[in-house]
Formats: sequence, structure tokens, C-alpha cells
Amino acid sequence: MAELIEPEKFDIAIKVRGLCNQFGDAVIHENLDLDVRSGEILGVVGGSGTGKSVLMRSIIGLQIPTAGEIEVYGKTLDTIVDEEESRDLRRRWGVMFQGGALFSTLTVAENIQVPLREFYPRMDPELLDEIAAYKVAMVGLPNDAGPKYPAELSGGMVKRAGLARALALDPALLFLDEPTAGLDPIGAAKFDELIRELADTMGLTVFLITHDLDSLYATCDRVAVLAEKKVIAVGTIPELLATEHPWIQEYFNGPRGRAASGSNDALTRADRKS
Ligand SMILES: Nc1ncnc2c1ncn2[C@@H]1O[C@H](COP(=O)(O)OP(=O)(O)OP(=O)(O)O)[C@@H](O)[C@H]1O
Repeated sequence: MAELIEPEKFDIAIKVRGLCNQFGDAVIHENLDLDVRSGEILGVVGGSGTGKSVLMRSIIGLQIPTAGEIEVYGKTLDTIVDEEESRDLRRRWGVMFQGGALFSTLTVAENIQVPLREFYPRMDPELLDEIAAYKVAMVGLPNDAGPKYPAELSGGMVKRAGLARALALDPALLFLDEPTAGLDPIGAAKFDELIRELADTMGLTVFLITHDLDSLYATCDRVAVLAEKKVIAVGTIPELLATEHPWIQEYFNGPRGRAASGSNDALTRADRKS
């Protein structure tokens, strides 16, 4: 089992130390530690309400933690006072929130242009259109998806459009919050494949929150497990299977876990890469 704090030989993209988050009396995280290695797809799992989304929001600065430190590429967002430096850091990540979270009154192309307009307000409109068209193609949407509104798309297409928007700024780091939720198994498998291909070709580091066991097997290099207000374990799926924690055993060795491992011939992405 890998240590929660990585040895120095790994290049670390995200370093979380002693993270605490609390809402009123409800303690969500207590001294949570986690390292995300550069270039890996890290799956983040845990029961409902264990604080996976709150962890993601803390890393990207949308949630101010009660205590703890978070570094992204060696920089701590809340200690950056220079606005330009803060923008430089935020430009390095893309986020796909739960459900795609597209603006319903904007077309797909306009949605993709939102982060571009935010970070490059003087960008030429023609270039904005070109980049949007390129991102539409990149996520496997047809050309004519650009001028459509989210309500005109299928669920799978909405997810792809959300991914295109997350990739608008050519990020190094991609945050995905339950990207395959609500997709049928075939649509979900295709989306997993897309994430894996994009991560490999673009050299992305991916923080992937999911409940989908098939996605974990198909896409992740390692998996972090949230329980008891912290990350209780992180490692490859075979490493996690070797731990005796009851939640981990039930999750991976329950009927759904066994089905997922069978459907992937028990091969994880880490196995396939080696
Ligand atoms: N802004 C907030 N104010 C109060 N409570 C919050 C807030 N954000 C999250 N919570 C609470 O924190 C807990 C963790 O929420 P979070 O959304 O991170 O869980 P999760 O692990 O992502 O769950 P799920 O798998 O169901 O999406 C929940 O009990 C939630 O109600």
C-alpha cells in the first residue's frame, strides 16, 4: 500500500496536508493528507457525503478550509496575494462539475468560450470560435454541436460538452466530479475511453471523483479512498484489494466490484501501461 504522503521521487501536482473542513457542527475532513502525482489519473472514491466534492472545491479554491495546507504545483492559492499569479495558477486547471453544469442559455461553443473570455478578455472572436470548434472535435462531438443549446443534446453529449469546456484553457490538471453519472454503461465506457486517451495524449493529471467501479478499473492509475473524515488509503486497485479495511473490501469485493473487475479482466490502467 502506498503511503499517503509520497516519497520524493514522485513529481507531485497536488499536495494536501492536515486539511480540515467543517460546516457548523458537521466535521467533514479532519487532518486529511493526500498527494496527487503529476501525470496520473487518480480516482477518488468514498461513501456518499464523505466529502469528495468538498475536497475538490478546497483544492481549486472554491471552499476555504477550516485548517490545513494545499499546494498545487508548489503554490498555495490562499497565500498568493498577486492577482496575476493567482490567475496563472487557476489557468492551469479545468473543472467539470457534477452534471456537466453548462450554462443553459449559452450554446455549446459559447459555453466553451466562457473560460477563454474570462482569462483572455481581449481574444479575437474568430480565434474564440476556432478554439471552440477544435475542442468540440477533440471530445468527439459532431461539428454541428457547437451552435446547439444544452437542452438539444443527449446526456452523453452534455458530458462531452462539459469536458470540452474544462479543456478550453489547455489545462495540465483536470478535475472531474462524477463525469459518468447518469450515462448508460456503453456511453459511460466511451466516456472513460475518451478521458484516458486525452489524459495520455495531453499528459494530463486527473482528479476523478466517481462512484463508477468500471471507470476506476478502466481509467485510474491509483485510487484514493475517503472514509472516517480522511483519505484512509491510496494505491492501485490490487494494492487496495490487499487492505483489510471493511469499506474497501465491501466496495471492491462486493457483487458490483467483482462484476467490474471481471468485465475488465481484472486489468487496471496501471497494469495495461506496464
Ligand atoms: N456549503 C456547504 N454547506 C454546508 N454543508 C455542506 C456544504 N457543502 C457540502 N456540505 C456537506 O458536506 C458533506 C460532504 O459533501 P460532498 O458533496 O463533498 O460529499 P460527496 O462525498 O461528494 O458526496 P456524493 O458522493 O453524494 O456526491 C455533505 O454532508 C454535505 O451536505
